[in-house]
Amino acid sequence: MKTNSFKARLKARQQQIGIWSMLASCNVLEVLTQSSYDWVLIDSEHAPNDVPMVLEQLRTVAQGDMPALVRPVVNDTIIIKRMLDIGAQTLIIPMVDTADDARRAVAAMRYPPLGIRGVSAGTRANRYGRDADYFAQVDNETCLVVQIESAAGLGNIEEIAAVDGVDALFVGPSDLAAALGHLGDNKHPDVQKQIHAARERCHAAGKPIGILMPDAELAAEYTRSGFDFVAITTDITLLRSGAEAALRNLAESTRQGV
Ligand SMILES: O=C(O)C(=O)C[C@H](O)[C@@H](O)CO
Repeated sequence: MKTNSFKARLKARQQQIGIWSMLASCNVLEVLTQSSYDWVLIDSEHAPNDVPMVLEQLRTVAQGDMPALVRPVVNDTIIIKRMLDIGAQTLIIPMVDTADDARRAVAAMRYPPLGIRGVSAGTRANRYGRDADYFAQVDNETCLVVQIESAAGLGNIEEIAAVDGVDALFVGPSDLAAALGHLGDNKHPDVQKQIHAARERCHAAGKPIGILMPDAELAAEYTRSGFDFVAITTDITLLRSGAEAALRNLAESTRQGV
């Protein structure tokens, strides 16, 4: 079975810088995976991605060495099974509020007797039955990251981090800001305080933690402060800011008569 380099670096506590893809496009992923990020996230929670589309994007990413993380739309046993069967090795599950939520996600990741994942001997994940070691290795090479992005999730960080089978936690800053009464204001001091507290509490509980932050200053602060994996931008942010910058540059050059 293919080694999960994201999980290996996570376990070695090597910081990893990632990029977040929401444009649901193989072309975009081809551009991103030819860059030097440590990981790329294929989103299907807030992107128009369903299972066959994620499959094609995984195939695109697999042309290079960059590990792909996939975010399913919801913490659901069947959706998790389908994402694993198409070859996603690392899943980030949104809205995990309690240890029970985390245990449900773990059970969906694992085959019986440890969990409830349905078995197929012939999927893309096991190279259509060619990976003889798949069932023996699957728990070592799959990786479960759970998102903390609600007041309840914040309250339960230690219990969630303690769940066997949870490899890492991940802060969703936008949802967390909303849950704390600061919708759209991720930079609010209360939100920032809770984000850093989440990092400290998660580390005290012995688990790595990641975050997404397209703001360069905050991303640098999170990286410096020891978040284990940080997505520092998204494809939408890059396209939007690049498009607007090109117009501004043209206006500036025109004004200067360049
Ligand atoms: O709450 C968050 O922040 C996240 O979970 C990430 C966002 O969903 C991502 O789509 C960027 O907008």
